[in-house]
Amino acid sequence: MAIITLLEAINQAIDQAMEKDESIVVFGEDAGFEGGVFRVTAGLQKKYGETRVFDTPIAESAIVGSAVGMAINGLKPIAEIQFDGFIFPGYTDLVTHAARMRNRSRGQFTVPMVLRLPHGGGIRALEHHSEALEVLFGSIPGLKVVTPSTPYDAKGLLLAAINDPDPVVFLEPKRIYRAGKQEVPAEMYEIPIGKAKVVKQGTDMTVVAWGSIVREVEKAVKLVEAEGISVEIIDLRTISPIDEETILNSVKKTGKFMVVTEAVKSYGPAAELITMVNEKAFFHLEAAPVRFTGFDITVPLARGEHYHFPQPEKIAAYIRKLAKARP
Ligand SMILES: Cc1ncc(C[n+]2csc(CCOP(=O)(O)OP(=O)(O)O)c2C)c(N)n1
Repeated sequence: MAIITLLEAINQAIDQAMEKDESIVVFGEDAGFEGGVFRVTAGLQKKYGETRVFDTPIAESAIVGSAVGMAINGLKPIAEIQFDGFIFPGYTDLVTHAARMRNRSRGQFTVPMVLRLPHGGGIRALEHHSEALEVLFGSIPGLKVVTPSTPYDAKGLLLAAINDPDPVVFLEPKRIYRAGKQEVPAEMYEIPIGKAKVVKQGTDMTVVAWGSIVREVEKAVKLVEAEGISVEIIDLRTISPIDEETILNSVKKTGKFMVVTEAVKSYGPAAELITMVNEKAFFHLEAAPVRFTGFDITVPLARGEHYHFPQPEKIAAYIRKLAKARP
């Protein structure tokens, strides 16, 4: 066991997977020599050489398209997009080829690729570098979408993604790449894709979050706990497919449901989760479900970030309001 950051856990997972499996290749803009814009793949080119770890042109369509071709032909690509806001040129190949190839070829070809994307905001980055685009990926049949909130989860989920026979989009919460450390087992292990985690048990309401927002919810819950409000926190871990069972079991117990996300409100991930709960646990609800999201605006510049992303004090205010709601 070593105590490491989320970023180091991702690096360790890739390193151990590459050591074991020679078919794994790693690439992206500056992902080779520099180890990526955040240095997630640092040291890997030195260890595995330029054939297995390499830089690409600034061409996301080529990155995703090459990954699809490699995956179909027996390699296991782990490709990096610098920020999720730069996925758009690569989105065509991700949707029309990576996601559909198994279906199109009637199972003859699968696309075992991992697409890593630093995700979300909170680091006062330049314009459009802080988007939360989980809906762009979560709404595409044929893609699995996961996002860790801890170093332990990052390693286990990434190893599960690498071993998955189908394409997995791995959203990395850049805000917490280096924000904390945790004990992570030295050996390889997997956390199953499609399973959410109850982070904290509670009885008054269920709050679902994922990625860096889980920490913000935890901070908010500390604030309201002193007031006697008991919150069950669920880390979604997998955006798609949604672990309906874990969420529904919790809502049936607590009777109240809230989603906290930095993604936009309209047509966003909170809407999907709340609809699912309305459809499947409506008669267990004691109040209308609540969503606390980013605003329906183009992601703000660094100066406005603080207002856009859910902050613990504001999350706590939403929790207090829902706690008071009566049928
Ligand atoms: C479509 C897209 N992908 C990635 C980026 C991120 N990005 C910003 S600057 C940069 C490197 C540019 O390198 P170069 O063209 O050599 O110009 P330099 O700034 O080094 O002079 C990258 C990859 C971007 N802005 N747009």
